Amino acid sequence: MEIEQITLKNNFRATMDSILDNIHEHGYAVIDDAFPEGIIEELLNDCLENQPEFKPAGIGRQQDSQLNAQIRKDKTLWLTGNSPAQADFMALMGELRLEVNRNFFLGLFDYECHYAKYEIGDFYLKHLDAFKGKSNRVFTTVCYLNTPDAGGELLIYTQDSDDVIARVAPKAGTLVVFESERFPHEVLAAESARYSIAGWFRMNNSMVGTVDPAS
Ligand SMILES: O=C(O)CCC(=O)C(=O)O
Ligand SMILES: [Fe+2]
Repeated sequence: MEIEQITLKNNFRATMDSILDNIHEHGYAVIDDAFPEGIIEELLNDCLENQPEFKPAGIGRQQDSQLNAQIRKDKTLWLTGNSPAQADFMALMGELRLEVNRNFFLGLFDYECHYAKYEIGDFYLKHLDAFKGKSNRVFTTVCYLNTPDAGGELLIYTQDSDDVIARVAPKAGTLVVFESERFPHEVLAAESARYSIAGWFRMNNSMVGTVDPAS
């Protein structure tokens, strides 16, 4: 491995430890300044450069894109890892995937992620990213690339009630991770452009179960 890659991953160590602790205790984690220096700026530039390619969310991956447009208004672009910024980000998430597997005895095999852009008024109504037994998404990650002045908060709800357990004002460099089947969440209407990367760690359907902490 190149020195740069090792340094990058070492600088992510504290973030990974904090994610593991918080997932273990609460099932979710909200970490400020989660990434090594410079990466978020590079990702935002990469995201802005690729804006012409963004498509209304869900098209091509969801069955009913019309219904989809009523529940979410963001535009997205899947990351491929074909720019240095994307490759760095995916390398860090790959490392996190291995750590989560080691700690919770899981077989997460993949990480997929997309850029998301919420323009003024765009939102994503309360939803779950995965349904028990129906999806192979186990953990959701959201990484914010800019800091809007107001609006676009992420609300995370308790499993069985309408109580908000976390209200996250998007901030460049903040990383949110939560169990995809467990936490309904929503994005309030953006009041200025809001850029992020939403991603999912996945497991084979046959293996999907509850998280089994190491201790
Ligand atoms: O951007 C966020 O804060 C959450 C996005 C989300 O819930 C999703 O893309 O499924
Ligand atoms: Fe979501």
